[in-house]
Amino acid sequence: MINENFQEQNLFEKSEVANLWIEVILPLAIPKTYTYSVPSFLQKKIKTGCRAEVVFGKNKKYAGIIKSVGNLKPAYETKDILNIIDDEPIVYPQQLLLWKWISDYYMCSEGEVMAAALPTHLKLSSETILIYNEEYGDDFSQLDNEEYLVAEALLIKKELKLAEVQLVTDTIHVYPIIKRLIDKRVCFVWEAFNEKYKEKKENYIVLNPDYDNDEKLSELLNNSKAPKQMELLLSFLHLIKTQGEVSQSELLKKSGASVAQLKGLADKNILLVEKRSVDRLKSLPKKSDISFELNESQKKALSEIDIAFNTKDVCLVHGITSSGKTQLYIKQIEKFINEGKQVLYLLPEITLTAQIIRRLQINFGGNIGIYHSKFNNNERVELWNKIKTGELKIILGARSALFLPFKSLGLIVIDEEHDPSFKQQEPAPRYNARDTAIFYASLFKAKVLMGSATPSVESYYNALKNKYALVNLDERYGGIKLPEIKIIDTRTVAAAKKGKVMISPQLKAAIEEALANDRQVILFQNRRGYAPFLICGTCGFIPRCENCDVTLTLHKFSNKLHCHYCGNTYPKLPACPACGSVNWIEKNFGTEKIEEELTEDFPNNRIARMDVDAVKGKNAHDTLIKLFEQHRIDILAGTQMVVKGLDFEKVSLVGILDADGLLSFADFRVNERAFQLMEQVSGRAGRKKEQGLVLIQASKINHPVLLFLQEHNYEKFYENEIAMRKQFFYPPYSRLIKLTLKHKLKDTTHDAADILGNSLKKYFPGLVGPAAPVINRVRSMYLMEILIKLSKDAGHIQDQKKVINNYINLLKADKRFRSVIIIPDVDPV
Ligand SMILES: Nc1ncnc2c1ncn2[C@@H]1O[C@H](COP(=O)(O)OP(=O)(O)OP(=O)(O)O)[C@@H](O)[C@H]1O
Ligand SMILES: [Zn+2]
Repeated sequence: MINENFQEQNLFEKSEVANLWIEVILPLAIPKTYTYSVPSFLQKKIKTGCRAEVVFGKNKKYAGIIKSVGNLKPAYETKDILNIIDDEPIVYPQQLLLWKWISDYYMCSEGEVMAAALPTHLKLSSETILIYNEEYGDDFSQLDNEEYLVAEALLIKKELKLAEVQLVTDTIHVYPIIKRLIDKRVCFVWEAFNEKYKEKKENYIVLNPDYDNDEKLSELLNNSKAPKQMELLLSFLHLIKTQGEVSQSELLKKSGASVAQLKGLADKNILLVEKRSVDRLKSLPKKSDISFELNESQKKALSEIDIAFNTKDVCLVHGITSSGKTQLYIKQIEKFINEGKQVLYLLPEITLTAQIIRRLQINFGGNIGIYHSKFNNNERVELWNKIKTGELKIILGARSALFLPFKSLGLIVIDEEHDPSFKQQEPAPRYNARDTAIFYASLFKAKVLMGSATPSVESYYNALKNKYALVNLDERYGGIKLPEIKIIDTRTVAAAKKGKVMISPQLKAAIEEALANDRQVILFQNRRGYAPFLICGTCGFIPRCENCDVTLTLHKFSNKLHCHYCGNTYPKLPACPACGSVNWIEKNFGTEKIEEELTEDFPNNRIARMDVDAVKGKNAHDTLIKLFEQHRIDILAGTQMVVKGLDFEKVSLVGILDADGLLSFADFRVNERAFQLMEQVSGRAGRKKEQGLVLIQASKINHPVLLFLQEHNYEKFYENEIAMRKQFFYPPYSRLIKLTLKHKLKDTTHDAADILGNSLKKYFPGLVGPAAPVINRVRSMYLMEILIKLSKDAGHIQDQKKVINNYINLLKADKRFRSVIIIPDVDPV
């Protein structure tokens, strides 16, 4: 410590004489970092990882991150920084290394990574809008003079651009003032994409910590003269144990107690009532309770993981559905926590996984934090800081949680590692959180534990090649057999019924039987809306989007035609605009139509639909899951959303309505995706008590994927798939870089793609394209694609990316192509 300080001192003393320059990352899509000089009065405050206030361009200001500090005078003129915003770095050196790695690997700028990585509150620019926090009130006695001036202006105007704040104070160094005001919660930064900030409060009940031990509790329960209150207390204890948290309304409803009885317990200070914002991080007690036991095969798997971690950094758990992978992760996490390490638990889509959150909260209580794009800014910064100090031990989050400044990361768990939503599509950085996690972990010498019932072909390949350790768990918890899978040949049904089969008689009978046995049913169809397209029965006209090259989907709830690519809606056409006849034929079916037919066929049952249209609100998805869990819904029909890692007790039947649709995508991963989706959704059936049944409706009944599914044979699927990948030189045998070109004019797009394609072909003979993708126009932009397959052992991957970038720059130097958007996507999924 002393030594370090001494060196720092030295550097600064010298720099009083010479000068000091810093390299700054700005949260912009500019290809490089910028160097600024540091005026002497700021030199003592310079630390990498702190934010500096700088002018960029003519007069725009930004808070940039200091990437490095140096004494060498650059050859060009530099501007002075205006100020240093932070006393302590807001990111650690590991973050800066991570940003750099992502920017190199995924061909984007460090600024783009920074923009994705930092919570909005930590990003400031002249364009930033500050919103006054009404909850702060107007007592400004805690503010200094400068803060007061800004706060008062905000109180009056309610919102101000940072550039306007500048006018209020006479100092040019306004960013540090803003930082203090945000820290003091006088204002917050507006985030355009978030719903307007409105805090919803609810009463939550917690046990007074004084009673949080068995002795005290039993003394209380045995000696109380208020039996009704004690009943209520018992209900509470039961709920808190099973759910991890209890709201007042829920407690009263479930216990049947009155408000007065609850008040009685509160007056005696046994239960405490807390007003909590519903969206806030749950303030659960920081207490872990991992009292469950693993069964024999889980124990074996756990010790295999331990052994694997002695020699390997990454371990893949291939465990069939409902084998208890989550329980295994929990035990593994516990070990790392006990060693004082932090753990990151990555999930594909956090909004879809309220169930997992609840399960982990039961075990880890308040030791677990949830990083969620839907939480408001204050909470995200709060969490950011708690991770940075090491106060929070476990973080559960989707891919962006990777950007949190961990202090002592020991383990990253990647649940459902095969899931394509680990890859960010739009905007840059187009990173795959699974692969990035492996790099990030290496910076801490941390371990990575990834698991799936249907591992990605890449990960399984790496495991078989001994790059990762492989641990198998091939038995369902409780010894239940995997569901039986039967294929229903829709061709025979169609011949009898005419038209596309939605719910075949066989499926209908199976649903009836399941319902008669007091069981629940899940139906899966990968299309939302009512009818995916309409066709005029007289002339064949098909309504299409004006901006995109796609057919429009009819939605009943809006009674409109929707484009699923740009979101545009159109009124339903009464007559065909081409021939004038009124003879629309609805082609194919989406979840809305299924729901409608189910309601007709099963009028006495409770039916719900789960797709993005049905679960728009913040908690709608969670509510639906809870209702289904409590068996207040009998049949759940939905899209992919019903697939993701859900654990229900009473589902005995799963129906996959249109396997052909899944098996006919024009993509080399089509079989992998189809197998994963169908095996995963099948896995929701028969998880507790008895074996389940899965019915798959298909016309290509001999498709190999269906045969592998029937045997639940991942290995066979993999062997078949890997042979094809090898033959056609696809990943994992090659590495792909996809270049997408976009422009409003078709000719410009095509010409640009031809020129770029021709020049790249010299370097990359295996190049595919340029070609128009299946959907070749989206949001009024024409699209062309070039696919580059790189050999993995080439070893010069960074050089090859440079070649690609050079040619892109060369093309953009031509005036005609300046406005063509070119998007490199490394390892596209
Ligand atoms: N050791 C255990 N003790 C108690 N319950 C367990 C244990 N192992 C698994 N379970 C229960 O079995 C069910 C299935 O486990 P879990 O959801 O962890 O499986 P999974 O392997 O993650 O499945 P999927 O891949 O389908 O998500 C859960 O309800 C879980 O609580
Ligand atoms: Zn459109």
